[in-house]
Amino acid sequence: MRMTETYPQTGTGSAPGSADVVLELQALQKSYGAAKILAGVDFQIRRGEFVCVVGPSGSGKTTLLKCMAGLLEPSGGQTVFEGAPVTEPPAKLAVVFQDYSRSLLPWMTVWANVELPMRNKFGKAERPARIESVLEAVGLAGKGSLYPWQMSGGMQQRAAIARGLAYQPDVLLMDEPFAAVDAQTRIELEDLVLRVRAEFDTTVVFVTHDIDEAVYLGDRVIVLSGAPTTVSRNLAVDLPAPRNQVRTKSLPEYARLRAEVFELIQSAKSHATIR
Ligand SMILES: Nc1ncnc2c1ncn2[C@@H]1O[C@H](COP(=O)(O)OP(=O)(O)OP(=O)(O)O)[C@@H](O)[C@H]1O
Repeated sequence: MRMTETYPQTGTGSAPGSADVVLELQALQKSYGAAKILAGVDFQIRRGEFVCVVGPSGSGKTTLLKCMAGLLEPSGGQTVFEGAPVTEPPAKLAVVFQDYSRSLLPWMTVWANVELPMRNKFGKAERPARIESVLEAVGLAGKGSLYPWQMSGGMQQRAAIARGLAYQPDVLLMDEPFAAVDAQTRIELEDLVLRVRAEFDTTVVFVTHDIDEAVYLGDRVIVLSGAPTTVSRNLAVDLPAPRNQVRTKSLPEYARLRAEVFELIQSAKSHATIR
């Protein structure tokens, strides 16, 4: 597994070295009518990074992710993905949403759901091995014939992650993917996503409102201010890899980072425009 790297501890700047920047937000803005939600968000994601974006409720995390994914047109600024401005969903970028019950097609088996987005990218002959390998990676080996409604919430979210991975995206965007599952499943899925990220060498941008989750998972945590939103801090997470739910969370550095993010979110809440 790759080791964590060190980035500037403060500021709204980006990771050093722009050669391997895969995704860049340049003064991204989004308003809904008169309500300015994103007021100029800037950051860069380097290839191979696991970056968590955290911010108070209503700060525009989902809005930000949709703009990054080309699902929503920004009001100003832009997202640049692999050197090109994003104007529609890029083919090499996959999204896993919180609401797995709506993202999986209920009339298709898990196998067919995973295969669906692969059709335009991989020939028929190479799909089965790839599907089997991602189902195994997410703990669903042998479950391909089940329908989503025959599975628990945690299993459905595993299937949604498998679908994102099978497509072999350069970047996987995840929007609060574990918010709807129970605490035990959430812990399992956090570790699963770290494992598959290492196995498939995927760049991950993970949006969450959960401070512990952000610090535990991320190589870097980007903390958003309250709306109108900018980046309030771009924090390196210098915790050893591989992460471990008990050992990592017992480290003084984990507690320090958690406290820092907590303070920033509290401060963002108190300064946010009440809507
Ligand atoms: N399509 C829309 N039209 C109008 N306002 C919207 C729309 N989508 C989101 N908003 C508003 O924009 C703000 C940011 O919403 P968004 O869902 O992006 O925030 P969030 O940080 O993901 O929130 P949460 O953590 O509560 O899920 C909220 O005030 C929301 O009501």
